[in-house]
Amino acid sequence: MSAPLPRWLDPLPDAAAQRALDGWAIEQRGIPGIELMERAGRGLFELVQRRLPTGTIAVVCGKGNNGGDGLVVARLLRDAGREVDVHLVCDPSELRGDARVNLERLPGSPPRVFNPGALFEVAGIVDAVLGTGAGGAPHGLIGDAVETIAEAAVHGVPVVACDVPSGVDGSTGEVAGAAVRAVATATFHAAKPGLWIAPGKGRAGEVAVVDIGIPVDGRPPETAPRAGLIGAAVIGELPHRGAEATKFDGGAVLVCGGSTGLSGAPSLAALAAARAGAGYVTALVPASLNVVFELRQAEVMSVPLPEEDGALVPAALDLALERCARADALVLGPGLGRSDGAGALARALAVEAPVPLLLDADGLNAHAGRLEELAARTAPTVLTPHGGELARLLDVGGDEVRARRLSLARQAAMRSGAIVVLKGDDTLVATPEGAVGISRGDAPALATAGTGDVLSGTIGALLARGVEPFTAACAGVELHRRAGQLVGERIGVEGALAGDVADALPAARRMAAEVG
Ligand SMILES: NC(=O)C1=CN([C@@H]2O[C@H](COP(=O)(O)OP(=O)(O)OC[C@H]3O[C@@H](n4cnc5c(N)ncnc54)[C@H](O)[C@@H]3O)[C@@H](O)[C@H]2O)[C@H](O)CC1
Ligand SMILES: [K+]
Repeated sequence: MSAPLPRWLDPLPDAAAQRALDGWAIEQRGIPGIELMERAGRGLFELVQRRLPTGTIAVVCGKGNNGGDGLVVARLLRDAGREVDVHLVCDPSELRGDARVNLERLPGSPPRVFNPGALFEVAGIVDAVLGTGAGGAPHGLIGDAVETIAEAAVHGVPVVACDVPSGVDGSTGEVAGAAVRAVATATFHAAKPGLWIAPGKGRAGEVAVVDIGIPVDGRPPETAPRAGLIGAAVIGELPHRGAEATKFDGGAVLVCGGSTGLSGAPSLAALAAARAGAGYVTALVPASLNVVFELRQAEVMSVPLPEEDGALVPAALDLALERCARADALVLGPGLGRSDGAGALARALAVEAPVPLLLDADGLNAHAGRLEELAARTAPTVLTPHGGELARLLDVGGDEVRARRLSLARQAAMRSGAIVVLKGDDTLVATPEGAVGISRGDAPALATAGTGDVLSGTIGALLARGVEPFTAACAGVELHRRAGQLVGERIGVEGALAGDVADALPAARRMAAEVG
């Protein structure tokens, strides 16, 4: 059984964990399933009343307990005097258990057989077709219903989803076929990973978590979630400077990279490392570019390394390793370029560097299709690919990474033995054991060149302070996100620069520590 998630992650149970939890609550804690369904339906009712306050509502019910929740909300809406059309996507006789009971409890006109055309004439739709019991692309009549609801949404009919937008895999965010895009989703007991991971995240709208009263204490291990939302609490895990601190307590970070035309990337990583609390930062760069660093950043030292045509070469290895021996972490890759020489150096340095390593950008591209080579490392290792870089590492297509973010991030972590940070609005931080931290995102100011380098420097600084790699990666992602939000608030989202984000790191950290 895998280790429990750290307390600073807000648990996101997947379908299996949620089902185990329901079963435990019903069988071990004696909470009747019908009562859980009633509480779920009431929470959904409140969200519908808030988001679809007027007009006729079409409630579309599937054949499982998601449909059962739909029958509860239809009853509560009718009891509240609302006009409600109930559509059933199966024969009533197919309903079982609690869903069946709620069919019998429905006041007013019985459900009609699913009528697609009617969905375009109502003020709003409740999507209670598929929930955590769904598997694969919606098919058959259920598939038709999901497609029609999706189409009605495209034509402007707002949809509120029950537990999960139908067609979205609640455990992964994957969308295998037709899928609903909701304005809001009421999800029961806790949010599901698929509501925070693309493409599912983009289809959930506002996520309202409905507490259905499942007890916290005494839960069996099989109900333990493997994924969680990263919160401000992770900042509380970070060491902070005491009054007697010296620069040596802050940790020494090396940033190795840069090539002709790409000297900004290592500069931004170096600036971010300093802004994230590193005691001192040294850039290891091609000799011909060293003057750039001498002039650009007073706070950052630099070491000119052997090069060819403005790119690093394998001959730089010994000097770089000698520097590693006096440092606490190495950030490798920003602006390194794609020359064979620089790639060969990156692979050798990555394997031989005895310090915690942050591998990014062309340092990752140098390991395209050679991920397993990194498993030889014994010191902590964090990889920070965006979708394109992960596709190259795993030798799969970019579309596949976009479609299967969670499973491919986990696969890369397992194969490399490293922490993998798959960047995006829904940044995922995966461990080789399968635990995953998910960023809340919502920091559009970060959508500008160089912010990836800022993230590299940030995590590098936390590794240099001896922070455990999963914690360092999650805390770095959260600090980076909050700095991006702060810059967006201060100067605006459009036109925010990567350097602004780096400069906002100290304030973001202070503010997060206050709320964490
Ligand atoms: N604690 C809670 O969170 C509670 C949740 N509840 C609700 O129950 C559903 C899960 O219900 P379940 O019966 O397990 O499954 P679904 O309703 O999601 O699916 C049912 C049904 O659909 C068919 N089906 C599955 N996949 C497909 C497909 N790809 N295409 C077509 N048809 C498909 C299959 O026959 C399934 O049986 C949860 O989401 C909550 O909404 C409880 O109400 C209260 C406690
Ligand atoms: K649903």
